[in-house]
This record gives sequence, structure tokens and C-alpha cells, in this order.
Amino acid sequence: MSMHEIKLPIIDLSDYLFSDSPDRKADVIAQVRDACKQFGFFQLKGHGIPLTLQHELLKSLDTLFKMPAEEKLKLSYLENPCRRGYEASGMSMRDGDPLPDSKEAYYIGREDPVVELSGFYGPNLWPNLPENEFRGPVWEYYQQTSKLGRCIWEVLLQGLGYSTDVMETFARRPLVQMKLIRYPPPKSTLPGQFGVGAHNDFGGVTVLLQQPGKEGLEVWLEDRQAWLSIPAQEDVFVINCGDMIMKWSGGRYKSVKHRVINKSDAERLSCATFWHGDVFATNPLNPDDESKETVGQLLVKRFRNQMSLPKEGLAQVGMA
Ligand SMILES: O=C(O)CCC(=O)C(=O)O
Ligand SMILES: [Fe+2]
Repeated sequence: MSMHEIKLPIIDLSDYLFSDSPDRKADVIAQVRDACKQFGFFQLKGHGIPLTLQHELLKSLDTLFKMPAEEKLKLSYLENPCRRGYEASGMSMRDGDPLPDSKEAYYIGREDPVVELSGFYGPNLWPNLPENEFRGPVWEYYQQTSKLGRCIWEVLLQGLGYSTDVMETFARRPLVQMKLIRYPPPKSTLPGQFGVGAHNDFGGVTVLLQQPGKEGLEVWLEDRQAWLSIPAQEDVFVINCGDMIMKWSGGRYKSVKHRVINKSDAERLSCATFWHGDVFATNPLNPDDESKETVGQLLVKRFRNQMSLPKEGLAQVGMA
């Protein structure tokens, strides 16, 4: 098979969500399992998230990122105890990257009434925009993609022969982080600068919405030693597994390296919802796993420097 014939499968979730037939559900579970074993990624339709909501969400991103730079900087995520808020272009860089990412981003998470576990459970930082232009659609979309992320976890569990019962403890108060992203047009990025440099997602399931027609995401194919471009199709989400899933599944599900190079001639918007699990939960993909590492501990290991997590939060998950 030549490179241009390789495509991520497009899986239709509607049989899993709405069919009464166990065979049809089992078929979806098998398709997801095979895609996550082979690519660590797949595309998803029939997910039940209304197209109108996806459009409203993208409009909210546009409104947010068009705010004056000085207003956005007042909302810096580094000043927020739960790391919610704004990250300017040029703030993220991974070891070995020649230049920082060109993207700007905004982080939303669980809406807990008070900062209870610094860095994890607490309220969001909402920009001063009319409810119907930002918070309304963004929060509705957060809840719907959270539900979808949980559903994909259930499918992944069944793909390895486990019952979905473990989700009850795993999803008690799940950490679900959402990242609203804007990639500037190529003419305003430096030569050799990526939108997001090559990385693996850290945690659980990622649910990604790309602005339709704005390609940019590339996924690494280890066996070909080549990058595969992922189309940005309307109403089709991209789903992938993070490192925690790869570790917890004993490598049966892959976490695969990916990067973003904005290939349109204008800006590109996207939104990623990362569904990790309850901060104190242990491995649901193998409930007999000897390692009792929690979601919170794994998260902190990876992000303590990058997110400069507060000390109290580290202590509360046993990582001070
Ligand atoms: O914007 C995209 O298409 C992907 C973003 C991504 O990989 C990430 O934020 O982890
Ligand atoms: Fe990613």
C-alpha cells in the first residue's frame, strides 16, 4: 500500500449509542479496538454532538481570540490556581524543539465551586464576554464532549474484555481538560515553527474538533517512518489515546506522536477535550494491575514543570 492510500478509519458510533443489537455494538467495539491498536487514532462520526453546537463553539473561539491582546493576557493561566485561562503564542516548548509553538490557547476544566484541590478541582476563569457568545456554548460543548470521552473509555474497556462497571469509580469526579486553540496563519509564523510541535497526549482519551477544511494535524506512522495528514472534515471528530492509556493497557492501545502545521492560508481553530479520569482513580483497563498509581500522580509527573503546579495540589495527590 502506498502512503497516500493509508487513511485513519472513520468509525460510526451511532450503532453503539443507539442500537439495541449486541452484535452491532460489538462491531463498533472491535473497530475502535483495532484502530487504537494499529494507529492509536481514529476518526469518528455518528457521535451525537449537534453540528450547530460545533459551529457555535468555533464562533466562541473566534470571539475569544479576537479580544485585545492585553485583555487576554490578564486572563493568564499561570496566575490561576487550577491553570485555567489564557496561554499566549510562544509560551509552550518541548525539550528538543528549536522554536516554541505558534499556537495560542485557552484552558477550561471542571466547574467546581471552590479551589478544593489546587491545580485540579476548582472553578473556571470565564472571560468577560456575553454569556451567549462564550460561556453558554463553550460549557455546553464541554459537557457533551466529556460525555463522549467517557463513552469512548467504555468502548476501550470492552475492547479488552472488561466490564464497564469500573467506570463508576474511575469517573467519580473525572478530570476533563479542554483546550481551545488558535493557530496563526502561516505568514505570521517563523520558518521551522510548528503550530504544536511533535508530542504524545499525556493521559486518557482525546476528543478533537478541527475547524472544517483547515488541515494541519499529522500523525506519526512508526512502521513507515512518515507523517500522515489527517483531513479536517465537517462533523468528523478525531479521537486518540494518550500515554496513560498505553501504559495502563500494557501497550495494547497505542499513544502515538502527532504535531500540527497549519496548512491553510489563514488561521486555524481547533478544540481538544482530554478525558483523564478521577484524580484518585487507578487503572481501569486492568483492575488487577499491581501498580496503584493514580490519574493525579501520573498527571503531575508529566506536567509539574510545564504547568508549574502549586505545592498544596502536589501534596494532596501524594507527590510533594
Ligand atoms: O489542533 C490540533 O489539531 C491538535 C492539537 C493537539 O494535538 C493537542 O493540543 O494536544
Ligand atoms: Fe495532542
